[in-house]
Amino acid sequence: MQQKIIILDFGSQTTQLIGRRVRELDTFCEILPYNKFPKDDTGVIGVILSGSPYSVHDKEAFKVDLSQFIGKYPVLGICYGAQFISYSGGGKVEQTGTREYGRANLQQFDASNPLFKGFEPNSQVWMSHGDTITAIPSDYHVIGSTADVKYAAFASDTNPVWCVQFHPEVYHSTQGTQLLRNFVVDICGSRQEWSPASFVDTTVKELKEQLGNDRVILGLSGGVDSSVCATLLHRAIGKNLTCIFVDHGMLRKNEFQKVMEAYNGLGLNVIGVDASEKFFKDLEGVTDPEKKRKIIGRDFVEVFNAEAKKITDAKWLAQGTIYPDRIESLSITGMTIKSHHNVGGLPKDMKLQLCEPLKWLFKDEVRRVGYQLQMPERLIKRHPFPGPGLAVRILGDITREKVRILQDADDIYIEKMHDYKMPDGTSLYDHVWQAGTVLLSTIRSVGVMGDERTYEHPVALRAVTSMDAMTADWARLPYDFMADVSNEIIRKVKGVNRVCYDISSKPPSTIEWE
Ligand SMILES: Nc1ncnc2c1ncn2[C@@H]1O[C@H](COP(=O)(O)OP(=O)(O)OP(=O)(O)O)[C@@H](O)[C@H]1O
Ligand SMILES: O=c1[nH]c(=O)c2[nH+]cn([C@@H]3O[C@H](COP(=O)(O)O)[C@@H](O)[C@H]3O)c2[nH]1
Ligand SMILES: NC(=O)CC[C@H](N)C(=O)O
Ligand SMILES: [Mg+2]
Repeated sequence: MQQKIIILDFGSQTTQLIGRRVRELDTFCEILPYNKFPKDDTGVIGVILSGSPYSVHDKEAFKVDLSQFIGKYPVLGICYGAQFISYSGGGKVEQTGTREYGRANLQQFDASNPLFKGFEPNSQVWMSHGDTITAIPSDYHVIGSTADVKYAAFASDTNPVWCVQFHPEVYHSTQGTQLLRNFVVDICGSRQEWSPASFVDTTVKELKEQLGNDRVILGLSGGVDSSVCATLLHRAIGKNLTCIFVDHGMLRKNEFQKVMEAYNGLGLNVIGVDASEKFFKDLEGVTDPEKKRKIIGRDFVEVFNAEAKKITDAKWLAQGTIYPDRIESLSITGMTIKSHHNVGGLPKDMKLQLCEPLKWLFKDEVRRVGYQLQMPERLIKRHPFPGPGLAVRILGDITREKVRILQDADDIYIEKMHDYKMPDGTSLYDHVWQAGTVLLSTIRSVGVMGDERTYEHPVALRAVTSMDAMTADWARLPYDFMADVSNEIIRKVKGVNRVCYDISSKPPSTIEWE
């Protein structure tokens, strides 16, 4: 009989990540809505309750009858899951003003508790909560605390129930995987027998069945996701695939030419379309970030549709959409963080059917598939670049001139990042997960250049470390590198007189500014 872990989803951004971590432990898991614990529990070996955007005190908060599983299987409550278990058992959850977002350390923990097997002192954990558990139920005891949160981890005296306020599923909880392994393998007794059949083989087979002899067009961006998607589809349907690369005018400096050249070698059939006129016109005067994203999403599809018409019988639009694009755009609570152009921006009356073979994967999994497909390393290692491009890196309205300024500043930053060599000989670019430049065109500040007053815009540099874009930390770039970039940008890019570095983690900030 197949063993499985049930993950109950209370609407957290990171629920799928919990599933992903469990999968990495070669254990099958099912993610179900919070109120759909299965009647037939054959094979269930443990239950995990996710976080939630709600507070337990909210009228609309998701509530569940814990007696369905507490006392029957080992249970792990994460963040809201922990708050809910505490609250339901007579503990207290309050807004004390000690909100915690980002890094914290487990200053004290019970090293003899099986949940913390192998934990190092002061282990880093990632927090994202506004409510604080100020009292736990009388039949629970505390097993871990941070400087700000006394009940960072607690467990039941009588049942196999563990609760953690932090998020073990995110990459920045450095021993999070260890904690989940302790729970899934040691506590729940997973035999770790489930291993997914090779993603490439299964997907190519499924695509062949799904698409038959239909013709497919694919939005190709030069990015990792769509390139891997194109290579998979090419394997499945060969010449029935036509790739369309749209230049919306807000790509990086010279990117259109460079990407077209890069695909030449791969045997893909790529059509480049210059649609910049249309995008600039439709975005004229638009300042609201969500509006910009929706317009771009719509324009993309209009361009794809127009191209599809030229290709007789194109029935499908393929996209390199991956899991995080969808989590941020849609959620079971109906709250949207930001609409990724390829998800929230798609029009309802779209004629083409969608084909998104990577939609369950995270970025690092996509890269592994890329290596499996033996794609060129330089393509696989490229930093992600958002589909709406520089449009979401210019605060305020978008003009060709602003795009030109940002392209020039960004080009200096990224090229220097390639050139800067780390002590081990690798380039700084490979140590950073994503980097980009933001034009703060709604702001002006005073400067002095050659004894003359300037009154111009600042640019903000962003560079983050991450695994999957779900959480991120700002990269500790070398000072001499930053000094060089700042100098060069201010000297060479007309219209910029100040350079700042963004030192915010995600959460609470996102990677892109819009
Ligand atoms: N300029 C473009 N032309 C055509 N399709 C695009 C373009 N930009 C984005 N897309 C489509 O939107 C999808 C989502 O873009 P996204 O930036 O998330 O992925 P990517 O560009 O493939 O990879 P990466 O995240 O590494 O940049 C792409 O996979 C692609 O299908
Ligand atoms: O194709 C895309 N279309 C979009 O609309 C979009 N918005 C953000 N991103 C990228 O997603 C990752 C997470 O970004 P945020 O932290 O800003 O949400 C980062 O890697 C962002 O660059 C996008 N990619
Ligand atoms: N990430 C979470 O589960 C947060 C739970 C709750 N909304 C809080 O802010 O405390
Ligand atoms: Mg991209």
